[in-house]
Amino acid sequence: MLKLDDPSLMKTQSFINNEWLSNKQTFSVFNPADNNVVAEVNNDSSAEVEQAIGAAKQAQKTWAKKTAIERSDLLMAWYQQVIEHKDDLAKIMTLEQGKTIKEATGEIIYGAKFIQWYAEEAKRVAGETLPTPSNDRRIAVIKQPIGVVGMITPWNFPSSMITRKAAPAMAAGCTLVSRPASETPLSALALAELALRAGIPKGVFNVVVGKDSKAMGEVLTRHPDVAKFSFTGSTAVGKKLLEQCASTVKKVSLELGGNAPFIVFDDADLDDAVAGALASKYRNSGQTCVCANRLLVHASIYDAFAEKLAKKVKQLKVGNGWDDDTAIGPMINHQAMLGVHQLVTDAISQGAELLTEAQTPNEHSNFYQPALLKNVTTDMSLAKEEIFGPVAPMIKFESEQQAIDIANDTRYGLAAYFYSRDIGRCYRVAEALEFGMVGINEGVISNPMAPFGGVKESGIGREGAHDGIEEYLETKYLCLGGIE
Ligand SMILES: NC(=O)C1=CN([C@@H]2O[C@H](COP(=O)(O)OP(=O)(O)OC[C@H]3O[C@@H](n4cnc5c(N)ncnc54)[C@H](OP(=O)(O)O)[C@@H]3O)[C@@H](O)[C@H]2O)C=CC1
Ligand SMILES: O=C(O)[C@H](O)CS(=O)(=O)O
Repeated sequence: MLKLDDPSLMKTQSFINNEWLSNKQTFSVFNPADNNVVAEVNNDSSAEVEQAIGAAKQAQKTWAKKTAIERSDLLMAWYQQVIEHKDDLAKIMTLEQGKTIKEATGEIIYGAKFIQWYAEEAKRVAGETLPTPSNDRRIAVIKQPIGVVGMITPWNFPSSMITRKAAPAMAAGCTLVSRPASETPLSALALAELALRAGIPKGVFNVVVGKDSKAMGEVLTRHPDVAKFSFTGSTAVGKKLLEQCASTVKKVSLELGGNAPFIVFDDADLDDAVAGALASKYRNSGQTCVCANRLLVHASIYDAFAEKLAKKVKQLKVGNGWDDDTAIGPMINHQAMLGVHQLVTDAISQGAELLTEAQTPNEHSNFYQPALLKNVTTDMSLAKEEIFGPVAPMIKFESEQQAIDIANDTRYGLAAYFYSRDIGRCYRVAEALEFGMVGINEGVISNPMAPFGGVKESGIGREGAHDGIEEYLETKYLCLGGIE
Protein backbone atom coordinates (compact mmCIF):
# COMPACT_ATOMS: atom_id res chain seq x y z
CA MET A 1 0.00 0.00 0.00
CA LEU A 2 1.39 3.41 -1.02
CA LYS A 3 2.08 5.57 2.06
CA LEU A 4 2.23 9.28 1.17
CA ASP A 5 2.91 12.13 3.59
CA ASP A 6 0.20 13.96 1.61
CA PRO A 7 -2.28 11.43 0.16
CA SER A 8 -4.21 14.25 -1.52
CA LEU A 9 -1.46 14.30 -4.19
CA MET A 10 -2.88 11.08 -5.63
CA LYS A 11 -5.24 12.60 -8.22
CA THR A 12 -7.30 10.60 -10.73
CA GLN A 13 -9.52 13.23 -12.34
CA SER A 14 -8.89 15.61 -15.23
CA PHE A 15 -7.55 19.05 -14.34
CA ILE A 16 -9.21 21.79 -16.41
CA ASN A 17 -9.48 25.48 -15.50
CA ASN A 18 -8.09 24.73 -12.03
CA GLU A 19 -10.94 22.31 -11.35
CA TRP A 20 -10.86 18.53 -10.81
CA LEU A 21 -13.48 17.06 -13.16
CA SER A 22 -14.92 13.56 -12.85
CA ASN A 23 -15.64 11.41 -15.85
CA LYS A 24 -18.00 8.41 -15.93
CA GLN A 25 -15.44 6.48 -17.93
CA THR A 26 -12.15 5.48 -16.30
CA PHE A 27 -9.08 3.45 -17.27
CA SER A 28 -6.69 1.45 -15.11
CA VAL A 29 -3.12 2.41 -14.25
CA PHE A 30 -0.83 -0.52 -13.45
CA ASN A 31 2.27 -1.04 -11.33
CA PRO A 32 4.86 -2.47 -13.80
CA ALA A 33 6.51 -4.41 -10.96
CA ASP A 34 3.51 -6.68 -10.35
CA ASN A 35 0.86 -5.63 -12.90
CA ASN A 36 -1.54 -4.75 -10.10
CA VAL A 37 -4.03 -1.93 -10.71
CA VAL A 38 -2.92 1.09 -8.68
CA ALA A 39 -5.59 3.59 -9.76
CA GLU A 40 -8.64 4.14 -11.90
CA VAL A 41 -8.20 7.44 -13.77
CA ASN A 42 -10.59 9.56 -15.83
CA ASN A 43 -10.78 8.33 -19.41
CA ASP A 44 -11.03 11.63 -21.27
CA SER A 45 -11.32 11.95 -25.00
CA SER A 46 -11.93 14.66 -27.60
CA ALA A 47 -14.62 16.57 -25.66
CA GLU A 48 -12.40 17.09 -22.62
CA VAL A 49 -9.46 18.14 -24.79
CA GLU A 50 -11.70 20.72 -26.51
CA GLN A 51 -12.84 21.95 -23.07
CA ALA A 52 -9.25 22.27 -21.88
CA ILE A 53 -8.22 24.18 -25.02
CA GLY A 54 -11.13 26.54 -24.40
CA ALA A 55 -9.96 27.16 -20.84
CA ALA A 56 -6.37 27.72 -21.99
CA LYS A 57 -7.51 30.16 -24.68
CA GLN A 58 -9.66 32.06 -22.18
CA ALA A 59 -6.73 32.41 -19.81
CA GLN A 60 -3.90 33.13 -22.23
CA LYS A 61 -4.29 36.87 -22.80
CA THR A 62 -4.54 37.60 -19.07
CA TRP A 63 -1.58 35.34 -18.32
CA ALA A 64 0.50 37.04 -21.01
CA LYS A 65 -0.40 40.46 -19.58
CA LYS A 66 1.25 39.55 -16.28
CA THR A 67 4.75 40.95 -16.05
CA ALA A 68 7.66 38.58 -16.48
CA ILE A 69 8.43 39.04 -12.79
CA GLU A 70 4.87 38.04 -11.81
CA ARG A 71 5.06 34.87 -13.95
CA SER A 72 8.54 34.20 -12.61
CA ASP A 73 7.36 34.42 -8.99
CA LEU A 74 4.47 32.03 -9.67
CA LEU A 75 6.79 29.53 -11.38
CA MET A 76 9.19 29.75 -8.44
CA ALA A 77 6.28 29.04 -6.08
CA TRP A 78 5.48 25.95 -8.17
CA TYR A 79 9.16 24.91 -8.02
CA GLN A 80 9.11 25.18 -4.24
CA GLN A 81 5.93 23.09 -4.01
CA VAL A 82 7.50 20.36 -6.16
CA ILE A 83 10.69 20.30 -4.09
CA GLU A 84 8.73 20.29 -0.82
CA HIS A 85 6.73 17.24 -2.00
CA LYS A 86 9.53 15.47 -3.91
CA ASP A 87 9.37 12.32 -1.78
CA ASP A 88 5.65 11.78 -2.40
CA LEU A 89 6.04 12.61 -6.09
CA ALA A 90 8.84 10.05 -6.35
CA LYS A 91 6.70 7.37 -4.70
CA ILE A 92 3.85 8.07 -7.12
CA MET A 93 6.30 7.79 -10.03
CA THR A 94 7.80 4.48 -8.85
CA LEU A 95 4.27 3.16 -8.38
CA GLU A 96 3.15 3.86 -11.95
CA GLN A 97 6.45 3.72 -13.90
CA GLY A 98 8.51 1.19 -11.94
CA LYS A 99 11.82 3.07 -11.83
CA THR A 100 13.81 2.85 -8.61
CA ILE A 101 12.84 5.33 -5.89
CA LYS A 102 16.35 6.79 -6.15
CA GLU A 103 15.94 7.43 -9.88
CA ALA A 104 12.40 8.73 -9.36
CA THR A 105 13.62 11.22 -6.77
CA GLY A 106 16.39 12.25 -9.14
CA GLU A 107 13.85 12.82 -11.90
CA ILE A 108 11.58 14.92 -9.69
CA ILE A 109 14.51 17.19 -8.80
CA TYR A 110 15.68 17.27 -12.45
CA GLY A 111 12.16 18.19 -13.59
CA ALA A 112 11.80 20.83 -10.85
CA LYS A 113 15.01 22.48 -12.00
CA PHE A 114 13.38 23.20 -15.37
CA ILE A 115 10.70 25.14 -13.48
CA GLN A 116 13.40 27.00 -11.51
CA TRP A 117 15.47 27.66 -14.65
CA TYR A 118 12.52 29.07 -16.62
CA ALA A 119 11.29 31.11 -13.66
CA GLU A 120 14.61 32.92 -14.13
CA GLU A 121 14.58 32.88 -17.94
CA ALA A 122 11.12 34.54 -17.93
CA LYS A 123 12.91 37.76 -17.01
CA ARG A 124 15.44 37.40 -19.86
CA VAL A 125 13.09 37.48 -22.84
CA ALA A 126 14.21 40.56 -24.78
CA GLY A 127 13.61 42.14 -28.17
CA GLU A 128 16.01 44.58 -29.83
CA THR A 129 16.22 47.91 -31.65
CA LEU A 130 17.97 47.80 -35.04
CA PRO A 131 19.92 50.42 -37.05
CA THR A 132 17.35 52.37 -39.01
CA PRO A 133 17.49 52.09 -42.84
CA SER A 134 16.45 55.75 -43.16
CA ASN A 135 16.12 58.77 -40.86
CA ASP A 136 12.35 58.98 -41.21
CA ARG A 137 11.76 55.65 -39.46
CA ARG A 138 12.93 53.47 -36.55
CA ILE A 139 12.84 49.70 -36.49
CA ALA A 140 12.59 47.28 -33.56
CA VAL A 141 11.86 43.64 -32.75
CA ILE A 142 9.68 42.41 -29.89
CA LYS A 143 9.05 38.88 -28.57
CA GLN A 144 5.52 37.72 -27.79
CA PRO A 145 4.10 34.42 -26.49
CA ILE A 146 2.85 32.10 -29.22
CA GLY A 147 -0.46 31.45 -27.43
CA VAL A 148 -2.09 28.12 -26.50
CA VAL A 149 0.26 25.11 -26.43
CA GLY A 150 -0.73 21.45 -26.82
CA MET A 151 1.74 18.87 -25.51
CA ILE A 152 1.99 15.08 -25.43
CA THR A 153 4.63 13.31 -23.36
CA PRO A 154 5.94 9.75 -22.83
CA TRP A 155 5.90 7.37 -19.86
CA ASN A 156 9.65 6.99 -19.30
CA PHE A 157 10.16 10.36 -17.57
CA PRO A 158 6.57 11.12 -16.58
CA SER A 159 7.33 14.29 -14.63
CA SER A 160 10.38 15.98 -16.16
CA MET A 161 9.17 15.61 -19.76
CA ILE A 162 6.15 17.70 -18.72
CA THR A 163 8.03 20.44 -16.83
CA ARG A 164 10.65 20.60 -19.64
CA LYS A 165 7.81 21.92 -21.82
CA ALA A 166 5.34 23.50 -19.40
CA ALA A 167 7.88 25.68 -17.59
CA PRO A 168 9.25 27.56 -20.64
CA ALA A 169 5.77 27.79 -22.16
CA MET A 170 4.32 29.37 -19.01
CA ALA A 171 7.40 31.58 -18.51
CA ALA A 172 6.92 32.93 -22.06
CA GLY A 173 3.26 33.79 -21.36
CA CYS A 174 1.66 30.77 -23.02
CA THR A 175 -1.08 28.57 -21.56
CA LEU A 176 -1.16 24.85 -22.17
CA VAL A 177 -2.98 21.54 -22.37
CA SER A 178 -0.84 18.62 -21.25
CA ARG A 179 -1.70 15.04 -22.25
CA PRO A 180 0.59 12.52 -20.47
CA ALA A 181 1.06 8.89 -21.50
CA SER A 182 -1.77 6.63 -20.33
CA GLU A 183 0.75 4.41 -18.54
CA THR A 184 1.80 7.28 -16.25
CA PRO A 185 -0.92 9.93 -15.69
CA LEU A 186 -0.56 10.17 -11.89
CA SER A 187 2.74 12.09 -11.96
CA ALA A 188 1.23 14.69 -14.28
CA LEU A 189 -1.89 15.10 -12.15
CA ALA A 190 0.20 15.54 -9.00
CA LEU A 191 2.14 18.33 -10.76
CA ALA A 192 -1.20 19.99 -11.55
CA GLU A 193 -2.24 19.87 -7.90
CA LEU A 194 1.00 21.57 -6.91
CA ALA A 195 0.59 24.22 -9.63
CA LEU A 196 -2.85 24.94 -8.13
CA ARG A 197 -1.35 25.25 -4.65
CA ALA A 198 1.37 27.56 -6.03
CA GLY A 199 -1.29 29.97 -7.23
CA ILE A 200 -0.96 29.41 -10.98
CA PRO A 201 -4.18 31.01 -12.29
CA LYS A 202 -7.03 28.98 -13.76
CA GLY A 203 -6.71 27.83 -17.34
CA VAL A 204 -2.91 28.23 -17.50
CA PHE A 205 -1.92 24.60 -16.88
CA ASN A 206 -4.51 21.97 -17.86
CA VAL A 207 -4.05 18.17 -17.81
CA VAL A 208 -6.25 15.75 -19.73
CA VAL A 209 -5.82 12.01 -19.30
CA GLY A 210 -7.14 9.07 -21.31
CA LYS A 211 -6.42 5.85 -23.17
CA ASP A 212 -7.42 7.07 -26.61
CA SER A 213 -4.17 8.86 -27.41
CA LYS A 214 -5.00 9.01 -31.13
CA ALA A 215 -8.32 10.84 -30.64
CA MET A 216 -6.84 13.23 -28.08
CA GLY A 217 -3.84 13.86 -30.32
CA GLU A 218 -6.09 14.60 -33.29
CA VAL A 219 -7.63 17.50 -31.35
CA LEU A 220 -4.33 18.84 -30.00
CA THR A 221 -2.66 18.76 -33.44
CA ARG A 222 -5.56 20.06 -35.53
CA HIS A 223 -7.44 22.52 -33.31
CA PRO A 224 -7.16 26.10 -34.70
CA ASP A 225 -6.84 27.59 -31.20
CA VAL A 226 -3.67 25.59 -30.50
CA ALA A 227 -0.78 27.68 -31.87
CA LYS A 228 2.11 25.42 -30.81
CA PHE A 229 2.43 21.66 -30.41
CA SER A 230 5.24 20.01 -28.47
CA PHE A 231 5.80 16.24 -28.44
CA THR A 232 8.22 13.88 -26.80
CA GLY A 233 8.08 10.25 -27.81
CA SER A 234 8.95 7.84 -30.59
CA THR A 235 9.99 8.98 -34.04
CA ALA A 236 7.19 6.98 -35.65
CA VAL A 237 4.49 8.77 -33.66
CA GLY A 238 6.28 12.10 -33.97
CA LYS A 239 6.09 11.87 -37.77
CA LYS A 240 2.34 11.24 -37.64
CA LEU A 241 1.75 14.17 -35.30
CA LEU A 242 3.92 16.48 -37.39
CA GLU A 243 1.80 15.64 -40.43
CA GLN A 244 -1.39 16.36 -38.45
CA CYS A 245 -0.03 19.77 -37.32
CA ALA A 246 0.41 20.79 -40.96
CA SER A 247 -3.38 21.19 -41.24
CA THR A 248 -3.17 24.44 -39.23
CA VAL A 249 0.57 25.21 -39.74
CA LYS A 250 1.34 24.97 -36.04
CA LYS A 251 4.77 25.69 -34.62
CA VAL A 252 6.12 22.26 -33.61
CA SER A 253 8.82 20.94 -31.26
CA LEU A 254 9.71 17.26 -31.42
CA GLU A 255 11.94 15.28 -29.04
CA LEU A 256 12.07 11.85 -30.59
CA GLY A 257 13.92 8.57 -30.59
CA GLY A 258 17.64 7.91 -30.48
CA ASN A 259 20.31 5.38 -31.40
CA ALA A 260 23.27 6.74 -29.43
CA PRO A 261 26.74 5.48 -30.29
CA PHE A 262 29.12 5.14 -27.33
CA ILE A 263 32.64 5.07 -28.80
CA VAL A 264 35.63 3.88 -26.77
CA PHE A 265 38.92 4.75 -28.46
CA ASP A 266 42.19 3.00 -27.74
CA ASP A 267 43.46 6.03 -25.80
CA ALA A 268 40.41 6.15 -23.48
CA ASP A 269 40.61 5.75 -19.71
CA LEU A 270 39.09 2.27 -19.65
CA ASP A 271 37.63 2.46 -16.13
CA ASP A 272 36.04 5.85 -16.87
CA ALA A 273 34.59 4.46 -20.09
CA VAL A 274 33.16 1.41 -18.30
CA ALA A 275 31.57 3.64 -15.63
CA GLY A 276 30.18 5.93 -18.31
CA ALA A 277 28.73 3.04 -20.31
CA LEU A 278 27.13 1.53 -17.23
CA ALA A 279 25.44 4.84 -16.29
CA SER A 280 24.40 5.79 -19.80
CA LYS A 281 23.06 2.37 -20.83
CA TYR A 282 21.30 1.00 -17.78
CA ARG A 283 19.69 4.01 -16.06
CA ASN A 284 15.87 3.83 -16.04
CA SER A 285 16.31 0.18 -17.10
CA GLY A 286 17.68 1.43 -20.42
CA GLN A 287 14.41 3.22 -21.20
CA THR A 288 15.72 6.64 -22.14
CA CYS A 289 16.05 8.22 -25.57
CA VAL A 290 19.67 9.17 -24.86
CA CYS A 291 20.86 5.80 -23.54
CA ALA A 292 24.00 4.43 -25.14
CA ASN A 293 22.41 2.19 -27.77
CA ARG A 294 25.57 0.85 -29.47
CA LEU A 295 28.97 0.38 -27.79
CA LEU A 296 31.66 0.88 -30.45
CA VAL A 297 34.99 -0.33 -28.99
CA HIS A 298 38.43 -0.22 -30.61
CA ALA A 299 39.77 -3.70 -31.46
CA SER A 300 42.89 -3.29 -29.29
CA ILE A 301 40.87 -2.88 -26.07
CA TYR A 302 37.68 -4.75 -27.08
CA ASP A 303 38.17 -7.84 -24.89
CA ALA A 304 39.47 -5.89 -21.88
CA PHE A 305 36.53 -3.49 -22.05
CA ALA A 306 34.06 -6.38 -22.47
CA GLU A 307 35.46 -8.18 -19.44
CA LYS A 308 35.39 -5.10 -17.22
CA LEU A 309 31.90 -4.06 -18.25
CA ALA A 310 30.44 -7.59 -18.01
CA LYS A 311 31.67 -7.81 -14.43
CA LYS A 312 29.86 -4.57 -13.51
CA VAL A 313 26.66 -5.47 -15.39
CA LYS A 314 26.40 -8.78 -13.53
CA GLN A 315 26.44 -6.83 -10.26
CA LEU A 316 23.33 -4.79 -11.20
CA LYS A 317 20.47 -6.00 -9.01
CA VAL A 318 17.08 -6.40 -10.66
CA GLY A 319 14.11 -5.84 -8.40
CA ASN A 320 11.23 -3.78 -7.17
CA GLY A 321 11.83 -0.02 -7.41
CA TRP A 322 11.04 0.38 -3.71
CA ASP A 323 14.12 -1.58 -2.60
CA ASP A 324 17.18 0.60 -1.94
CA ASP A 325 19.61 -1.92 -3.48
CA THR A 326 17.66 -2.29 -6.73
CA ALA A 327 19.53 -0.96 -9.76
CA ILE A 328 17.22 -2.20 -12.51
CA GLY A 329 13.45 -1.95 -12.08
CA PRO A 330 10.80 -3.54 -14.29
CA MET A 331 10.26 -2.45 -17.86
CA ILE A 332 7.09 -0.47 -18.48
CA ASN A 333 5.08 -3.46 -19.72
CA HIS A 334 5.29 -7.03 -20.99
CA GLN A 335 5.21 -6.08 -24.68
CA ALA A 336 8.20 -3.77 -24.23
CA MET A 337 10.15 -6.48 -22.42
CA LEU A 338 9.38 -9.10 -25.10
CA GLY A 339 10.48 -6.64 -27.79
CA VAL A 340 13.87 -6.25 -26.15
CA HIS A 341 14.24 -10.02 -25.71
CA GLN A 342 13.45 -10.53 -29.40
CA LEU A 343 16.33 -8.22 -30.36
CA VAL A 344 18.68 -10.22 -28.11
CA THR A 345 17.66 -13.66 -29.40
CA ASP A 346 17.81 -12.40 -32.98
CA ALA A 347 21.39 -11.13 -32.47
CA ILE A 348 22.49 -14.40 -30.82
CA SER A 349 21.00 -16.39 -33.70
CA GLN A 350 23.19 -14.31 -36.04
CA GLY A 351 26.41 -14.93 -34.09
CA ALA A 352 26.47 -12.43 -31.22
CA GLU A 353 27.80 -13.76 -27.90
CA LEU A 354 25.92 -13.11 -24.61
CA LEU A 355 28.38 -12.19 -21.84
CA THR A 356 25.71 -12.12 -19.10
CA GLU A 357 23.14 -14.60 -17.82
CA ALA A 358 20.84 -16.13 -20.43
CA GLN A 359 17.16 -15.65 -19.61
CA THR A 360 13.71 -16.81 -20.63
CA PRO A 361 11.03 -14.16 -20.07
CA ASN A 362 8.44 -15.03 -17.44
CA GLU A 363 5.02 -14.63 -19.05
CA HIS A 364 3.68 -12.69 -16.03
CA SER A 365 6.71 -10.47 -15.40
CA ASN A 366 8.08 -7.23 -16.87
CA PHE A 367 11.56 -7.69 -15.41
CA TYR A 368 14.56 -8.24 -17.71
CA GLN A 369 18.11 -9.01 -16.57
CA PRO A 370 20.63 -6.43 -17.79
CA ALA A 371 22.51 -7.89 -20.73
CA LEU A 372 25.78 -7.32 -22.60
CA LEU A 373 26.56 -8.90 -25.99
CA LYS A 374 29.82 -8.92 -27.97
CA ASN A 375 30.54 -9.71 -31.64
CA VAL A 376 27.47 -7.69 -32.65
CA THR A 377 27.58 -6.54 -36.27
CA THR A 378 26.06 -3.43 -37.77
CA ASP A 379 23.59 -5.42 -39.90
CA MET A 380 21.84 -6.84 -36.81
CA SER A 381 18.56 -5.25 -35.66
CA LEU A 382 20.11 -4.91 -32.20
CA ALA A 383 22.56 -2.38 -33.70
CA LYS A 384 20.05 -0.58 -35.90
CA GLU A 385 16.95 -0.23 -33.74
CA GLU A 386 16.40 1.83 -30.57
CA ILE A 387 16.59 -0.93 -27.94
CA PHE A 388 14.85 0.97 -25.10
CA GLY A 389 15.83 -1.69 -22.57
CA PRO A 390 18.79 -2.83 -20.39
CA VAL A 391 20.76 -4.43 -23.23
CA ALA A 392 24.14 -3.28 -24.58
CA PRO A 393 25.55 -4.50 -27.93
CA MET A 394 29.32 -4.27 -28.47
CA ILE A 395 30.62 -3.58 -31.99
CA LYS A 396 34.34 -3.67 -32.83
CA PHE A 397 36.10 -1.01 -34.93
CA GLU A 398 39.66 -0.58 -36.25
CA SER A 399 40.04 3.14 -37.07
CA GLU A 400 38.76 6.59 -36.02
CA GLN A 401 37.08 7.14 -39.37
CA GLN A 402 35.41 3.74 -39.25
CA ALA A 403 34.01 4.54 -35.79
CA ILE A 404 32.62 7.85 -37.05
CA ASP A 405 31.09 6.20 -40.12
CA ILE A 406 29.41 3.47 -38.06
CA ALA A 407 28.19 6.03 -35.51
CA ASN A 408 26.63 8.26 -38.17
CA ASP A 409 25.04 5.39 -40.11
CA THR A 410 21.56 5.91 -38.61
CA ARG A 411 18.47 8.03 -39.28
CA TYR A 412 18.61 9.12 -35.65
CA GLY A 413 20.73 12.02 -34.37
CA LEU A 414 19.97 12.69 -30.70
CA ALA A 415 22.91 11.91 -28.36
CA ALA A 416 26.37 10.44 -28.96
CA TYR A 417 29.25 9.70 -26.58
CA PHE A 418 32.95 8.96 -26.91
CA TYR A 419 35.94 8.44 -24.66
CA SER A 420 39.38 9.69 -25.63
CA ARG A 421 42.15 11.66 -23.97
CA ASP A 422 43.55 13.04 -27.19
CA ILE A 423 42.48 16.69 -27.59
CA GLY A 424 42.84 16.66 -31.37
CA ARG A 425 40.73 13.52 -31.63
CA CYS A 426 38.12 15.02 -29.28
CA TYR A 427 37.64 18.00 -31.57
CA ARG A 428 37.72 15.96 -34.80
CA VAL A 429 35.20 13.38 -33.57
CA ALA A 430 32.87 15.85 -31.80
CA GLU A 431 32.62 17.91 -34.99
CA ALA A 432 32.15 14.86 -37.24
CA LEU A 433 29.36 13.19 -35.25
CA GLU A 434 25.87 13.94 -36.70
CA PHE A 435 24.03 14.29 -33.40
CA GLY A 436 22.44 17.13 -31.42
CA MET A 437 24.34 16.36 -28.22
CA VAL A 438 27.79 14.83 -27.67
CA GLY A 439 29.18 13.57 -24.36
CA ILE A 440 32.98 13.56 -24.32
CA ASN A 441 34.30 11.35 -21.50
CA GLU A 442 30.82 11.61 -19.96
CA GLY A 443 27.91 9.15 -20.26
CA VAL A 444 25.07 11.19 -18.72
CA ILE A 445 24.88 14.79 -19.94
CA SER A 446 21.28 16.05 -19.63
CA ASN A 447 20.74 19.21 -17.58
CA PRO A 448 18.35 22.20 -17.74
CA MET A 449 21.13 24.67 -18.57
CA ALA A 450 21.98 22.88 -21.84
CA PRO A 451 19.98 22.73 -25.11
CA PHE A 452 18.57 19.18 -25.31
CA GLY A 453 17.51 17.95 -28.71
CA GLY A 454 18.37 16.10 -31.88
CA VAL A 455 18.95 16.32 -35.62
CA LYS A 456 17.81 14.10 -38.48
CA GLU A 457 14.82 11.96 -37.34
CA SER A 458 15.46 12.60 -33.64
CA GLY A 459 13.52 15.81 -33.59
CA ILE A 460 13.01 19.53 -34.15
CA GLY A 461 13.93 22.27 -31.69
CA ARG A 462 15.59 22.31 -28.27
CA GLU A 463 14.48 22.06 -24.63
CA GLY A 464 16.48 23.57 -21.79
CA ALA A 465 18.93 26.51 -21.89
CA HIS A 466 17.64 29.84 -23.29
CA ASP A 467 16.78 27.98 -26.50
CA GLY A 468 13.89 26.26 -24.72
CA ILE A 469 11.90 29.44 -24.11
CA GLU A 470 12.39 30.68 -27.68
CA GLU A 471 10.29 27.67 -28.76
CA TYR A 472 7.27 29.40 -27.18
CA LEU A 473 7.88 32.94 -28.50
CA GLU A 474 7.06 34.68 -31.74
CA THR A 475 9.28 37.42 -33.18
CA LYS A 476 7.48 40.62 -34.29
CA TYR A 477 9.14 43.34 -36.36
CA LEU A 478 8.00 46.95 -35.72
CA CYS A 479 8.64 49.72 -38.22
CA LEU A 480 7.87 53.25 -36.90
CA GLY A 481 7.63 55.91 -39.61
CA GLY A 482 7.00 59.66 -39.57
CA ILE A 483 10.06 60.37 -37.43
CA GLU A 484 11.24 63.43 -39.42
N1 LIG B 1 13.83 12.75 -27.30
C1 LIG B 1 13.38 12.66 -26.08
O1 LIG B 1 13.57 13.54 -25.21
C2 LIG B 1 12.60 11.43 -25.70
C3 LIG B 1 12.20 10.48 -26.63
N2 LIG B 1 11.47 9.38 -26.23
C4 LIG B 1 11.14 8.34 -27.19
O2 LIG B 1 9.81 7.82 -26.96
C5 LIG B 1 9.81 6.42 -27.22
C6 LIG B 1 9.34 5.65 -26.03
O3 LIG B 1 8.26 6.29 -25.42
P1 LIG B 1 6.82 5.83 -25.80
O4 LIG B 1 5.87 6.43 -24.85
O5 LIG B 1 6.76 4.37 -26.01
O6 LIG B 1 6.62 6.55 -27.20
P2 LIG B 1 5.28 6.69 -28.03
O7 LIG B 1 5.65 7.53 -29.14
O8 LIG B 1 4.61 5.39 -28.26
O9 LIG B 1 4.29 7.52 -27.05
C7 LIG B 1 4.63 8.81 -26.66
C8 LIG B 1 3.35 9.53 -26.32
O10 LIG B 1 2.57 9.67 -27.49
C9 LIG B 1 1.26 9.11 -27.29
N3 LIG B 1 0.81 8.56 -28.55
C10 LIG B 1 1.08 7.37 -29.10
N4 LIG B 1 0.50 7.26 -30.32
C11 LIG B 1 -0.18 8.43 -30.54
C12 LIG B 1 -0.99 8.95 -31.61
N5 LIG B 1 -1.22 8.24 -32.71
N6 LIG B 1 -1.52 10.19 -31.47
C13 LIG B 1 -1.28 10.92 -30.35
N7 LIG B 1 -0.52 10.48 -29.31
C14 LIG B 1 0.02 9.26 -29.41
C15 LIG B 1 1.47 8.09 -26.19
O11 LIG B 1 0.27 7.89 -25.52
P3 LIG B 1 -0.06 6.41 -24.93
O12 LIG B 1 1.21 5.88 -24.33
O13 LIG B 1 -1.14 6.64 -23.93
O14 LIG B 1 -0.51 5.61 -26.10
C16 LIG B 1 2.49 8.81 -25.31
O15 LIG B 1 1.84 9.75 -24.50
C17 LIG B 1 11.23 6.06 -27.57
O16 LIG B 1 11.37 6.05 -28.97
C18 LIG B 1 12.07 7.17 -26.98
O17 LIG B 1 13.27 7.33 -27.64
C19 LIG B 1 11.07 9.19 -24.93
C20 LIG B 1 11.46 10.16 -23.99
C21 LIG B 1 12.26 11.32 -24.30
O1 LIG C 1 14.95 9.94 -22.47
C1 LIG C 1 14.28 10.79 -21.93
O2 LIG C 1 13.11 10.72 -21.81
C2 LIG C 1 14.93 11.97 -21.31
O3 LIG C 1 15.05 13.01 -22.23
C3 LIG C 1 16.24 11.52 -20.79
S1 LIG C 1 17.03 12.70 -19.86
O4 LIG C 1 16.52 14.04 -20.20
O5 LIG C 1 16.76 12.37 -18.44
O6 LIG C 1 18.44 12.53 -20.23
